[in-house]
Amino acid sequence: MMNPVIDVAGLRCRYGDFEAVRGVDFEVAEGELFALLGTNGAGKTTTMETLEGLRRPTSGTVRVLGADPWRRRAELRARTGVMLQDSGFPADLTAGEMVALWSATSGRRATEDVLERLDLAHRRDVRVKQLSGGERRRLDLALAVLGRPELLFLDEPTTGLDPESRQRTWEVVRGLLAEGTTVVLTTHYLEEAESLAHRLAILHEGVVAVSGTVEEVLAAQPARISFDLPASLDVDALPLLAGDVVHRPPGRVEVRTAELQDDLALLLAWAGRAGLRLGRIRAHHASLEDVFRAARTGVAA
Ligand SMILES: Nc1ncnc2c1ncn2[C@@H]1O[C@H](COP(=O)(O)OP(=O)(O)OP(=O)(O)O)[C@@H](O)[C@H]1O
Repeated sequence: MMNPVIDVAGLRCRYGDFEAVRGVDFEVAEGELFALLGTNGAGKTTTMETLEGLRRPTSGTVRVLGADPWRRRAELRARTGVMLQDSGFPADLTAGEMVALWSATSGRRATEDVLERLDLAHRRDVRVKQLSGGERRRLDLALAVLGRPELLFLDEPTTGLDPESRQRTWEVVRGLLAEGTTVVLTTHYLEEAESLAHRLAILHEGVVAVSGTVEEVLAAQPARISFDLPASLDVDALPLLAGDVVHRPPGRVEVRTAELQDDLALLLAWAGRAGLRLGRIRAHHASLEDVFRAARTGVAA
């Protein structure tokens, strides 16, 4: 990758005797959204904190916008926006006062009304403690995007949000990507990563278990066809398929295949010729959920 915005090589982070991050490598290109996924305790936050300059790696190298984030934190702060999992705002300030305070201290001057952008303009004079949980998350995001940073770190930006607020957050993130912002996202919502990310890495117990573009990681997992086998038939009666056939008694059949279209066509033609109805038939490509499960178990899910 030419001039990555983020370059992580051999990153290791230790808490006392416990090594939480055990040799992680990845790069993030300019203008892309990179999702860092993994189960609880996989090492996502620890990795994010080293990128944000909040934690010094035990070993390995981390470059953010060409600089060492631990040594150059002040300088990078003016160019990066951070939305932490828990921001801990002063509860007595209003949303508008928070924006003013942040403009003064972050080194990033407001170039637009961020409260307007995050649909919070009508809440400008409301104290932080009186905002709803979802509004507080939006205020977090407003402060992170203040002054249009080149790079944005979003640590679980939509946790606890209702579906509508989540959608609105996604629209804001898509808008920022369209303007050329580079984004690093952690999330437990796999559909969020699937819908927003260009590339991703799944961490498992401190190492990268899977990485690549969303298309690549999805294509590496088999697609599935499932249906109810008519009671009069045995699985041996099925036509020869490219995929593996798994019988789930009493009468459910699952086919895991790299040739979804061909196997589906064979099955439908066979059923058509025999005059059979395949009940509750479903055919779908692998989801990020399948990839995630495979990454955790180390085998195809
Ligand atoms: N300050 C600390 N001292 C000791 N161990 C820690 C500390 N912070 C994190 N850990 C441990 O390091 C591992 C990685 O934690 P980390 O918070 O990076 O994981 P995560 O992937 O962000 O998890 P989550 O999804 O729950 O936020 C965990 O086992 C955690 O218990």
